[in-house]
Amino acid sequence: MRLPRNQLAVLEELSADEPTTIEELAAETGEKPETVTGAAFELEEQGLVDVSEETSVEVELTDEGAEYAEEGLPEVRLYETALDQGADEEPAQMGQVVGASGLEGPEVDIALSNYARKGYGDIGGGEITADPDADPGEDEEAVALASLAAGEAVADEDVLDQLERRDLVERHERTVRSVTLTDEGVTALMSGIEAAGETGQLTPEMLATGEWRDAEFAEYNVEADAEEISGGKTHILRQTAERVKDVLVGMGFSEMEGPHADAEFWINDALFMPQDHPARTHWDQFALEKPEEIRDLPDDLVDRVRDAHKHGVGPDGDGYHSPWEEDVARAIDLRGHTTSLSMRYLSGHEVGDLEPPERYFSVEKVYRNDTIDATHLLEFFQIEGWVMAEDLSVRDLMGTFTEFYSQFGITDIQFKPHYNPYTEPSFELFGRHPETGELIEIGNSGIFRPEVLEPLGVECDVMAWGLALERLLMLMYGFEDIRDVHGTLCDLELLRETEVVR
Ligand SMILES: N[C@@H](Cc1ccccc1)C(=O)O
Repeated sequence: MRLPRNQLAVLEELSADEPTTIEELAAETGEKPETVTGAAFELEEQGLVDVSEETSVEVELTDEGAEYAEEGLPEVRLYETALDQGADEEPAQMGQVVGASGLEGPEVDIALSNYARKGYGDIGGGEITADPDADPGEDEEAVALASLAAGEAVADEDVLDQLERRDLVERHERTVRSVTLTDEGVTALMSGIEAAGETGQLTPEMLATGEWRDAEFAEYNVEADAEEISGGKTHILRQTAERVKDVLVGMGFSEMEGPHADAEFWINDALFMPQDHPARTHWDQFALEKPEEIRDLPDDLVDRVRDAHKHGVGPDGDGYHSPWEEDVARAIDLRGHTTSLSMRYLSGHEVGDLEPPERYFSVEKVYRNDTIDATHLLEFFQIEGWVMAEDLSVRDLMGTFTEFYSQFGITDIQFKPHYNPYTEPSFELFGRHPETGELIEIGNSGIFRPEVLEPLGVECDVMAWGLALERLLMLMYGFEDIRDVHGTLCDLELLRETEVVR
């Protein structure tokens, strides 16, 4: 007879008269308990052994239980002190007895709450009595604690229940398996068993030496699950960005490109954002220390923007009555929106003067000093865009969004009036989250004010927007937490399994 090595090792440790526990077998064979258990069940299937199971409850003293086993239960200590103070003859002062007992902190309450219950005496009106017939030597709880501390078993379940309620003991269930040799096992052992070295892999050497003839091969498990293999793939956010670009190019837009770190001039000043606007502080934007300022700003444009800030535009124009410093405009920040790119392109600075109609977009990263939560990160992708044409209206703006979002299966966009220093009118866009049903903000838009367009030299209308790519993703796939999609806490399974539909 041949048996796998670990089964044979177990079999050889067994006797027919006395059960051997799995723990003992593990210690003898040097195998892990799981391996021994597995081997024992295999042997049982072949009729060579019997496996029996017994569940036992182990009782263990908690730290508090161990302490009382040594020093006595608080109520017993209180009783003994009360006796010393003669409370068996005449009621004693409670404070005095407690003081003399050496009980401290919570022990005092424990002693008081168990004292009368266990018949040690009465407590009330600031006095304590001690029942002369009470006998701590017969206190079942104290006796049980002492037995447990000495490693002896306690059979009385009621007492154990009581001790468990007092957190003095913990009970754990334990299943012990034992293995005994059957008659068949004895016979098999006597007639000799060889260890079978099961071969998993046929090697060229085995073929050459002819060793394969005697080898015993492991059987194939044709039902085993195949290992899952996941390859690399483009991140879903990037896939969606590509999709957005395709859609916008399909709608006749060209792509803008430009610096992530840019002059405040392009990020804020060209947008008619007053230099003392609260969004222009380090609370909201990340400022660069170096380089200290931008090199190439078109001087005439700087003059016209300064003028718009000071005096407004047109005959009835009115500017901000606050200072405007060129140094501030030249300082460099990480862009908080990609509207800086729109300003660069509309001014003619990037691709020369533009003639209407024109459409431009970008899908690029922006940076904000936000508080990170389920819907905010410090950086995100903005879908920037603008259309330059004669006589644009809010209908054109809404129509463009309706067409754009419908390409992603989103057909219930809502618009709410909003305020931006650079657009009038302005609208925030909202979409309904497919899982939570909540309305979430997905973008901001409007028609540029003359104070923005005139200095840029643009003479017709321009409607523009900034949409959040991550929010589009939330609406498309039902993500509830942006941190599942990017960053160190991202959910890899979700990223692996989500497919961007094209
Ligand atoms: N810059 C705005 C979006 C926007 C762009 C252009 C016009 C109007 C609004 C934002 O980041 O929220």
